[in-house]
This record gives sequence, structure tokens and C-alpha cells, in this order.
Amino acid sequence: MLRCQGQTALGGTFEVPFEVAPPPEEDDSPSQLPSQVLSQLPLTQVWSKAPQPWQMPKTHYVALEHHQAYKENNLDQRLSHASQSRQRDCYTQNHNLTRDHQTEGHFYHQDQMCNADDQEEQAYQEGGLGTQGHQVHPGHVMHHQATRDHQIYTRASQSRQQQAVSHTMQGHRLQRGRFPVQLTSASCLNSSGREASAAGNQQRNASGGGMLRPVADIPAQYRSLFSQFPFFNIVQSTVFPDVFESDRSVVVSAPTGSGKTVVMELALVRLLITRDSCPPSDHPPQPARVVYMAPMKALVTERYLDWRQRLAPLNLTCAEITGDTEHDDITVIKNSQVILTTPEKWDFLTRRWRDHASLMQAVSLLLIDEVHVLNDEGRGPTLEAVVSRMKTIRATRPTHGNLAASPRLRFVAVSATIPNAEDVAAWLSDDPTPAVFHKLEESLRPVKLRRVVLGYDCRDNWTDFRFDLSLNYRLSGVITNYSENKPTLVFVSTRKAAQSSATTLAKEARLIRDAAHKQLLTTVANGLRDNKLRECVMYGVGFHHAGLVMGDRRHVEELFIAGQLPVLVATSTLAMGVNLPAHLVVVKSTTQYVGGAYEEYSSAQLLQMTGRAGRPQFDTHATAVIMTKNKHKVKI
Ligand SMILES: Nc1ncnc2c1ncn2[C@@H]1O[C@H](COP(=O)(O)OP(=O)(O)OP(=O)(O)O)[C@@H](O)[C@H]1O
Repeated sequence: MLRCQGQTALGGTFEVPFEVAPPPEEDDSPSQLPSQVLSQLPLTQVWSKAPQPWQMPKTHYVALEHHQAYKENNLDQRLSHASQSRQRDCYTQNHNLTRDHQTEGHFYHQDQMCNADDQEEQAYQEGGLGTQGHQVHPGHVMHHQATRDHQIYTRASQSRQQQAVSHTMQGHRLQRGRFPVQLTSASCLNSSGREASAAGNQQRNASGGGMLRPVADIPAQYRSLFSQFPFFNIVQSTVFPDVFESDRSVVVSAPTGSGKTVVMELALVRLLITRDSCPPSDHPPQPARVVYMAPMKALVTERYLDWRQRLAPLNLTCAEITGDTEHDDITVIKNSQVILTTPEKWDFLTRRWRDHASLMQAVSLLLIDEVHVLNDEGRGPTLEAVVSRMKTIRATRPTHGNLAASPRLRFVAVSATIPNAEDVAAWLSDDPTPAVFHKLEESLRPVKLRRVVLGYDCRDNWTDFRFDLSLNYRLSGVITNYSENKPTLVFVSTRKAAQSSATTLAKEARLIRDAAHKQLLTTVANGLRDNKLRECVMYGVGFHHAGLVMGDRRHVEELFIAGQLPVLVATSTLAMGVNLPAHLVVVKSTTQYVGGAYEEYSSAQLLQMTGRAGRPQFDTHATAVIMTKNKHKVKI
């Protein structure tokens, strides 16, 4: 009888007895982790990321005696990270693995290793790693092996695993699509309202739900869209069956930075595949169109710039149609397959839709980003009107013989902060095919986020403006304490505050790394139009708000994304979805000036702002610091 030990999220320990099944005699197919073990695991425990020995095919089965070598050599050691194939070689050659001789010279640095005591932290990171694919250490995922008294971790090369998934690794078979990352039961609620346990999840979805789906599951001609990573992350993999393998409308509520753009791209590819699958003779007069709607022009522009480039190889033409663009919008729509717009602009364009009925009826996919604006008193009604009108247009659509050639209008709505995803799904539903919803919890955020709330005194005679000003002088200390010398984004409520905070920081903080850094910043600063911005950038601080000319904004964004601008102070409008991620996010004061008075940020606004913390490509963890009045501290 073996025992698996570990720590729970609440700091307690757990111990689960289990037996290891003997290696399968005849059958080469993987067996499963004993269900009694799974059922006893704490909910917060992210479990193994690679096949356990008892899940491996016979030829991969590793007798426990070989693990004794690990155990004896590593009792007080940090954990070893070995590529799966190397491990197999080691095992079959019965190598004794020593600390410095692991994996035939493939020794991993101490800082890439973890201690069994850090199991929960590591498990969390691995959840992130699994979801990011390349997060903790590019190309590696964790293989988690329990022994009698000690947890031993090994790392398996992700690329090897991918090969295994595609059945090419040394001729051994692992089940396609069953990339071994399991969801914690508390973290996933599907539209049937059931929580799925790790084991239950596997059973629920034998086609691979609960496992990371490889990009190889997408037909080859569309894979270029997902070339940056080998696997869809845990959020994307969870919704994959509903988004990519069905035509139902879907609502996805998932944490900030969890890759919801890819979810929309999966729906887009699904539409292309459906269209491509039918003979050209069956096609209706208008080609199928996709409309992407986001509540902010900045977000639309960002998506347009990205998709224009990435969708071009798929022969898709994108068009950005917002209030800012001045051209014959209808002609532009006719000439494009993907239209990126705001609800307000689409509302305007579709009011007289009967004048261009066939054009509007050709919209087959409506992607709604940041769908939580439905809850916004000002903008919600417009979005609601647009969706209702699109439903009407859908209802009037002539049906062509071949459904694949003339797919129904499908809605895919995503957000990080939609509390009532089920209501939105019900609203988007179509009678024969009700929409599904997925609510994925914060624990699935790829980059773990630490939230710190700092309270400050506000004297009785101070106005909110005065309090806000006083925080300028605290910023430098907060950044020094929490940034780990990594890029920091500071959110403020007004343009004026952005400029004044940046100016104070430029005077107080020491952010220049060396002479070369100074030189680079000076060169960029000299190209900026705004005098104040120029002065600040020289000292490593930028500010960003709608009052700046577009060129200045772009330069500052690029400098920040490149990691050369240590601090960027921005107005809170930048928070929603715009991809300027930082290691540290500071929310300087929780009040904003609206309609002539100060009011507290809503929790959704705070979530959007703090959600910018954590750059999946660079960070395994991130920090968000919220600076507020002492009296408000408890409320946040
Ligand atoms: N499967 C994946 N593996 C690795 N990185 C990924 C994966 N999917 C997405 N990413 C990266 O994660 C980052 C965040 O993605 P995205 O902007 O789509 O998140 P989001 O959920 O829309 O966030 P927000 O709610 O903040 O707008 C991007 O840099 C993207 O390239």
C-alpha cells in the first residue's frame, strides 16, 4: 500500500492510501488512475500533468524499484526534471539518477526545480503551465509521481508528449487528445450546472474534456492561426467541444488573460470548416460573414491589427468599422469577411438592414467580446438592441438547401466578469439549439495573481482629489516593493492624474537600468510630441490616455510591450481587454470622477484593471496592488 501526501489550499495536509496496479500484461492501452484515489484528492489539488506509470502503456511502465533510485538519491533534494524520453532511457538502462547526473547530462537549474513541500504552489503553477503550454519553462510539463513517503516530480518534454499524442513517439500509443491535465472539481461549472470532478470530468467527456487539446486537433490548413502554442490551455480545452465541435451559441465567462480570443478564433475556424465542407454550387449568393463586437474602439483596433495579419493566410479580409473610420461602410462590409466594430456602430449600420438584407443575412457568426457591458446602464441597451435585431435578421433569412453552405447565425460571447452567464446564454438561445454557457473560475487563470490591498489615511478635510494626489508620493515605494523590477502598469482615473502621477514618479523612482537603457529611452522620447510625456519617458515612466496623439500612444505602448518602459501610468479605460500586460498592476485610488462627482470603482472595473497583471509568455505569477482609503479597505 502506497501513500500520497500533500498540502491542501488551507495549509493542512492530506494523505491518500492507494495501490499501484501491476503493469498490464497484454493490453498496451493506458489504464486510469484508480478512481478511489481521485475521489479522495482535495479539490484544490491540481493533479498529475503526465501519465502516471499505471496509466502508461506497458512499454512505458516503470517499475517502482527504479523510482527507488530517485527516492534514495533525492530524499533531501530538489526535484528532478527529466524529459520523458530521457527518463525512459534512464529507466530501461537502469541508471541510478544522481543529482548531477540526471537525464544524461540534461541537468536543470536549481531555480527551475521545486520542492515537495511546495507542492500546492507548484501544482498551481503547473496548472498555469499546463494552460499556458510554455509558461514555467518552455517545452516542459510536470510529471507528478507519488511514492510512499515523498512526492517525486519529474518533467516530461511537452514536445515529446505532443508527439505521443499524435501517436508517433517511439511507436507507443497514448490516447489522442488525452493530454494529461485534469481540472479541479471546484473550478469548472458547465451549462448543465454540474461541477465536474477530475475523474468525473474525464468520464463526462471521453473525447478529451478535462485534458488539454492539442492544436493538432485542428485541420492542418487552419493551424497557422494557433502557431504560438502546441496546446489549447485549460479554458480553451474545456470549451473546445462546445465551441469547435458544435454550432451552438456559447457564452464563456473565464478569467482575465485566459485566452478568450482563441475561443472566438475556434468558432471562426469552425465556420470556415463548415463552409469548406460543402460544394461551391450550394453556396448562397453572399459569403458567410463574421462580426466581432467590442465595447471600446481601442479594443476593436487592437483585434483588427492582430487579425488582419493572422487571418490573411486563411484568405480572410478584415475591416475595422468604428465611428473613427470614414468610408463607405456598406461597400467595406461587402468586401470583407470579418467585420470588427462596436455595438454602437453596428447598431447604426443595421437600423436600415432591409436596404441590405442579403448582406446582413450573411452574418453567420457574431462574436461579442466583453459581453458584461450588457450590465452597463449606458451601453447595455445598445448591445441588447443589436443582438435582438440580429436575431430578427436571422429569422428572416432564406434557408438554402444545404445547411453547411448557409449556417445559422451563431453567437459566441465572452467576458471575464459576467456574473450571470446562464441568463445571457438563455437570452442568446435559439429554440431548437439552446446556447450553452461555461463559467470558469479564477483558479484557472494561467498566471497566478496575488492581490494586495493597501489602505491609506485620508484626513477629514481632504477631498477625493487631494487624497488621490497624496498617493502620488506613495507610488514609488509600492513599485519598489512589489514590482520585482518588472514592468508595472499604474491605473488612475483621469488624464490629469495620469500625467501628474507619471511626473512625480519620474522624479522619485530610479528606473533606468544602465547607460544603454538611458540611451534607448532618450531616443524614443525625442520622437514624442507631448512635452510632458517626453520628459517622463526619459526617466523610464510613460503615461497613456485618449488625449495623446495616436503616434505618442503607440510609441509608449510598444516601448512598454518590449519591456523597455519600466512604468506606464494609464487611465482606467485602457483596462478593458487591451493587451498591455504587466507583472505588477497598481490601482491608484479606487474612486473615479464620473458626471461631476467621485464614485467607487465597481468590482468588475477593479477586476478588469487587476486582470492586466501577468504576462503569460513571461510570468508564472503576478501582483495587483490596490491603493485605497483605510475605510474602504475592508470592502475590496
Ligand atoms: N493556449 C495558449 N497557450 C499559451 N498562450 C496562450 C494560449 N492561448 C492564449 N495565449 C496567450 O494568452 C494571452 C492572453 O490571451 P487573451 O488576450 O485572449 O486573454 P483574454 O482571456 O481575452 O483576457 P482579457 O479578459 O484580459 O481580455 C495572449 O498573450 C495569448 O497569446
